[in-house]
Amino acid sequence: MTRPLIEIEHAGLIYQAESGPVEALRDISLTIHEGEFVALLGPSGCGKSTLMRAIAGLHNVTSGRILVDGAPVEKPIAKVGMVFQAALLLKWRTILDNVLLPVELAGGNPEQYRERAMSLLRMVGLGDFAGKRPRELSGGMQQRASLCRALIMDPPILLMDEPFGALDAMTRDEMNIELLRIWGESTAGAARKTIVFVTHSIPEAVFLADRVVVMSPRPGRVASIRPVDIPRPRTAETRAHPELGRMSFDLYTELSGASGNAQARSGPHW
Ligand SMILES: Nc1ncnc2c1ncn2[C@@H]1O[C@H](COP(=O)(O)OP(=O)(O)OP(=O)(O)O)[C@@H](O)[C@H]1O
Repeated sequence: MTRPLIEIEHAGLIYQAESGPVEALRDISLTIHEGEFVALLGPSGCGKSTLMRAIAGLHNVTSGRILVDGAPVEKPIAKVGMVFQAALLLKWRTILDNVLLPVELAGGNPEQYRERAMSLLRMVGLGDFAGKRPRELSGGMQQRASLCRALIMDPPILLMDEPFGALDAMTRDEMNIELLRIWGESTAGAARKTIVFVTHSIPEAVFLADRVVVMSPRPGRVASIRPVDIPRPRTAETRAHPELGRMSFDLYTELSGASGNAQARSGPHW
């Protein structure tokens, strides 16, 4: 096993909302190793996004602590790239300039990253779209561009919060395979990226991850951690792997039990 990269130790987080305190996370302990792909599953509102933001340093935990690469997270850290459900591209900028935005925000020189941005865009099949505006791209293409934007500074950690939730099923399946390919390719020369991936789709979690972490309803705690015993590389054929169905069913049973409602529409689904 490689070294621990993200260490969450008894982390709790209470928001101070106008209506009073909201306990979002309670006593979360989880160690994520370098190069690992971890999926977070849990009912709506259980604190998945909160945990991601806490890892990134966008919110401070109110008890316990989170370490990234051995250092306590106390403010936004540069080691992460984030991808959200909405691509959040700036509509007045070209795709290339959107991908280069993090360089500008970090005070770097975009010119020095132009070649890297182009090669990332080519890697996700958008080489010919660098000069287009976001509105000229489909939802899946925009999400690919936002992935390039997250990768531009070559962060060792990718935090992905329901990144493919808004896409149609076929595009989403393609993006899963694309993501695994990019993750696999990031091994070349450097350590493989560490990915934390929030999803509401149980099969997507199982298809992608080395381990699936199930969170309980709010306040979010770790309910279970399940290693995924499906060989890599995972491809379109993996969707027919019996372990994918078996494990998805087990997780569905666990999650529908936890939410107390097998038909809960807001929770994880097939
Ligand atoms: N800034 C905030 N102030 C107060 N409460 C908040 C804030 N952000 C989130 N919450 C509350 O914290 C809880 C966890 O929210 P969070 O968005 O982390 O859940 P989630 O598991 O990501 O949900 P979903 O799956 O629906 O996206 C929810 O009850 C939410 O209402």
